[in-house]
Amino acid sequence: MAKIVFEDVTKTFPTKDRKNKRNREQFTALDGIDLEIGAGEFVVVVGPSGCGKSTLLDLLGGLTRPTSGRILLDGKPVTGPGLDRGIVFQQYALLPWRTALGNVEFGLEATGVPRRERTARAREFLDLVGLTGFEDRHPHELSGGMRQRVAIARSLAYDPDVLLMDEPFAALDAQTRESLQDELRRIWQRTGKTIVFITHGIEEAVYLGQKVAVMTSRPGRVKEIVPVSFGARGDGFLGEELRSSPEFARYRHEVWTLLHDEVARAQQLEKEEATV
Ligand SMILES: Nc1ncnc2c1ncn2[C@@H]1O[C@H](COP(=O)(O)OP(=O)(O)OP(=O)(O)O)[C@@H](O)[C@H]1O
Repeated sequence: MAKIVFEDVTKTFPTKDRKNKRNREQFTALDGIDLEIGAGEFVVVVGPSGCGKSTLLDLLGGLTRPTSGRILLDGKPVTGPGLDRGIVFQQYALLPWRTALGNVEFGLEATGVPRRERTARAREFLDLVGLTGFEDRHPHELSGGMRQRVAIARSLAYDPDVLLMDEPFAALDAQTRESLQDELRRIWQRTGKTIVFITHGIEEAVYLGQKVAVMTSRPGRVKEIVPVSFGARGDGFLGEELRSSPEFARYRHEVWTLLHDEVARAQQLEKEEATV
């Protein structure tokens, strides 16, 4: 049984028509999404701006409900947020008055883990993301990359089966982004979490994803799923060696080609709307 199933999921939002509140039209953000994600899979979603990527993740996180269709997690419909899913956003959403350790512990407070165990677990996960020695720093004393590491540690600490990541590295400089990509791959390999990751970056998608789901421009649909595999050298094959390989370039080109038409279509739609 697949871990996550989107069954013909549509999401519409009422459009804002201030003059005539009765005559509100519906705006379709996602239209008939069918998607299956296996346990332990790393799936990256790419698509033009505004195609509904964040909406898809919010639905899976239970932060919003589908207008029609169903989302199943381990065969059961998602009806709201839960500790079985950890969410990491682009902005770190850390508590500024708590230390790195305190922020990771905060994620555990809702789970009923006893205090002493919370501290030990928080230390363990800060270590997993390479932040040993930084436990007592407050967010303002940490770099952007470190803050995002704390956010990842916080989400992992309560041991969710599924990690949902919405452009988590978008605000970071290129080098920090690449080192966090390496760490995330390592964490995924070590923990076996199911990861759904959203990005605008084609290279990031190919580097991280076992599958890259390319979405169409509005309304968002799944256009194609590209399975990514780097063959026998597989998991140990990381960093620059992987990024500069011919296989990597091939996948990059394949995803770029799929996206290219969609981005052009999205830009055309924007132009048409601007002239109305
Ligand atoms: N709560 C809401 N009310 C009305 N419209 C919304 C709401 N949330 C999202 N939308 C619209 O739905 C569409 C999809 O938004 P979403 O944020 O999911 O896209 P996205 O692919 O994540 O975009 P980006 O890549 O720019 O972050 C957009 O046109 C957005 O304006």
